Amino acid sequence: MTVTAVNVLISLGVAALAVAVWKAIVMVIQIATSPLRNIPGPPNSNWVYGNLKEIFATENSVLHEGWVAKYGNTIKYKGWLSRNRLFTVDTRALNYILSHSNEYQKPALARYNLGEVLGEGLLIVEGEQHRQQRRIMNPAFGPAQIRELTEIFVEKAQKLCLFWRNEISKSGEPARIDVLNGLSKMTLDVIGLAGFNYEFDSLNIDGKPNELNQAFSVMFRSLEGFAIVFPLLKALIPPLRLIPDGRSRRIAKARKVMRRMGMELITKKKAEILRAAAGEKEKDNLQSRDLLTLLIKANLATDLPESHRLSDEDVLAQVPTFLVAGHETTSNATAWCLYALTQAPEVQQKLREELWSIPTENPSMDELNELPYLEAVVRETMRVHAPVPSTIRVAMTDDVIPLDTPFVDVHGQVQDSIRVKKGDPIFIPILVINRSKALWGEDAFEFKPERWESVPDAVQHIPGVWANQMSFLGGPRACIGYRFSLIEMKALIFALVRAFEFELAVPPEEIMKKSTAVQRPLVRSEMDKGCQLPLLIKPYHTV
Ligand code: HEM
Repeated sequence: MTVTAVNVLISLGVAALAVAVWKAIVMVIQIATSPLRNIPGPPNSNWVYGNLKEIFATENSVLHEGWVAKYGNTIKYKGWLSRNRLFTVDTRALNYILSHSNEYQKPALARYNLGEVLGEGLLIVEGEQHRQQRRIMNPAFGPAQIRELTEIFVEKAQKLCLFWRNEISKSGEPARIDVLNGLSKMTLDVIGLAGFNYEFDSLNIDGKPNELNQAFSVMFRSLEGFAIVFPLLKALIPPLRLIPDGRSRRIAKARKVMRRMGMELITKKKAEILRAAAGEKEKDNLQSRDLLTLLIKANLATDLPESHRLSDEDVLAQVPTFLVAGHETTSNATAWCLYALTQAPEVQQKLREELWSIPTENPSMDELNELPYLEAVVRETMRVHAPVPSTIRVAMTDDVIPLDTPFVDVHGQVQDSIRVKKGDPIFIPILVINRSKALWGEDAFEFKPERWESVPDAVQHIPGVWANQMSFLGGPRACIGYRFSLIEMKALIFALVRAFEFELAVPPEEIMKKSTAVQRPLVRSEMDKGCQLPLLIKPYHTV
């Protein structure tokens, strides 16, 4: 090693140490002075992990629900390095936090981790950059655009039916099939085509994974590996980011492939759009309907002020953003729907009868939306099995959060609002609110599509962009893709429940939920196989 390299390493080490000491001091001051310390909550379990280890070990937010029962609606618990975290189920407070998205942003740590993989896409940018991106992207996700994409959803749902029929023909009926695998392939194919007119073709029975598919697999896996110590240290202590490790090398390689192909797509689309604008007629095929084309078109609009335009870099960052945000969320949601239907055979049959009541295999968006029981089943699945069970925010300034229900602090004083200090983390309890007995009634934990015939008044106060629930969140950072995913799910359930009968292939107590960012199914006695949902599937024969 040369003297220069040694010097560089020493400087890096000193810088890293200085940042680590500085961060530690800031954190100790934060813990000692944050008003959150006066809020009641469970005892700390571990100095390093706080209460996080027990949270990760619990399914379905049961631990959080127990805390609410014991300590009340507004509590604090401990996060990394025993830092206080606010947790409230007060709907007025949650509404306030979500609607003040500038004052309550995503934590820098989560943004760094996601940003390393995705670039500056809509999921991670904040402030003016977010408003600018969202303004350009909103129209591409509107009802009229989703109507156009329904054909892709239906076609790919039918392809999944073929894929499973092929497996049944090989192993006999009923066949044991991991439905998560096929659903994940289907939603990847859909987001490829509907997102940017790219054919992953992962549902092709003989197909090999293509180059972009492989690059994305690396990216998805690296997002899951966040708990590994060195990447975590790198996220916390910026000078360490200069030291490459296996994960960052893999990500850099995958990003290179994605960048090259993404830029090719963008350049091609820009040229198509400009040619069309110059009067050369483009064929009206699916190419012009995908989200990326719509986004580029909106971005090239002549009446758009220059300051509102996105750079090519920003447009490029939306490609992996759509994939990460829209692929596994929808496939897991649909897997949980099939699981719920296996546990309620009468609901499965009633749904199947409704789906067979319309005389077409290729329903339009409006036809799908006109099926009331399908709507109720989708709502109930999203409520009970919210694929994203929680998220997190950080207070960007000192603030006072209004409350519906006052709480009693650790000094016995009644408080009718929550004081927070800049830097305080806040847990956003999506699943806890979706399953709250106080809001939904005593049967809140049960899967009952019929409840949607008349919901309690209390749920009107839940701050959600859709169906009185928080599954797609609410406020300016609510999921931009919720209409997309709901019609995709409906198209899937329509095709699958008409074509097959589903039963769980293992006893129900074997199925557990693994919660990383997305809640996925696992089989307790087959953890080595990773996430899966094995169902027994046989073709449904109409009489
Ligand atoms: C069942 C399926 C889905 C669920 C449960 C879901 C849920 C969510 C949630 C909870 C958020 C907020 C995350 C946070 O701020 O912490 C979000 C944001 C987002 N979702 Fe979805 N999503 C789904 C499908 C989709 C699809 C299909 C797309 C795109 C095609 C998509 C694109 C996005 C984007 C871009 C954001 C960031 C929005 C912003 O910050 O302005 N999602 N989603």
